Amino acid sequence: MRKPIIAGNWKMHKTVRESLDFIRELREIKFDTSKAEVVVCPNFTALHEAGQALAGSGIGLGAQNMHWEKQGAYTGEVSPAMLQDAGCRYVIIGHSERRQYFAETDQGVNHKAKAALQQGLTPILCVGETLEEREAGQTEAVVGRQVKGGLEGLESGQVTQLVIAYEPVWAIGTGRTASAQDANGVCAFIRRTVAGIFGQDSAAKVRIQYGGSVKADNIAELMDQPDIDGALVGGASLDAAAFAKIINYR
Ligand SMILES: O=C(CO)COP(=O)(O)O
Repeated sequence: MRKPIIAGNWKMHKTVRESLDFIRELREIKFDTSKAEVVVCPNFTALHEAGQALAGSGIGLGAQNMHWEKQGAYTGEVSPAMLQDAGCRYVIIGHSERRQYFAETDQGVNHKAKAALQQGLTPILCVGETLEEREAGQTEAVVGRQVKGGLEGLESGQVTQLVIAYEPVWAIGTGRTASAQDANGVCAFIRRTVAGIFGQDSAAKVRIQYGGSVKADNIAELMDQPDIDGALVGGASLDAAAFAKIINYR
């Protein structure tokens, strides 16, 4: 059985104070972390204090990016060990905003996946097509290439440790969600792609999230799909009450 994972990607939002206020509010709301793993991903400057505020809550801490190198002359970068030191257990890699605005490539995402796993962090590897690509019938070609590129050279035991997030770019922050069936279709395709490389057993274990305008009123239908194992939530994860409604979708 795959345990669902619901993660909030705060993107470039919230100061340290605002992050702590959110966590305090979320901790006052009852939710069951035995049904789903819950993760919040603040920005770098808030990570350490957020991690301390989350202690004992059952909610995990994730970062939104990292560099693959251990240390060195990489101005502005943060290493996997630094994230772990700040309290992170998860790290989002290859988000479409990083691919689009910061020229991240599948090869870079692959280096990050390996480095995160080596450090014992759970990578949340994001893939997804643009509207143009979807309309050109390229969804499977694009997503397949991103999955294969991102996972290249991993061992089957490693691939089961990571989470893949399918986030169609046209559904991010637009209020347009993929229909639950459509989203499930691509998640099933991702699982088949993983099976083709790493075998059925690994594919059956890897968790695949959907992301893109997930809200309290569409989460249940998405989670009911057989190949969707959770959600990567942007906008609706910024408000503790709204995020709690998503966690408590049932
Ligand atoms: O990019 C996302 C999560 O990583 C999704 O963002 P929204 O939920 O705001 O569409």
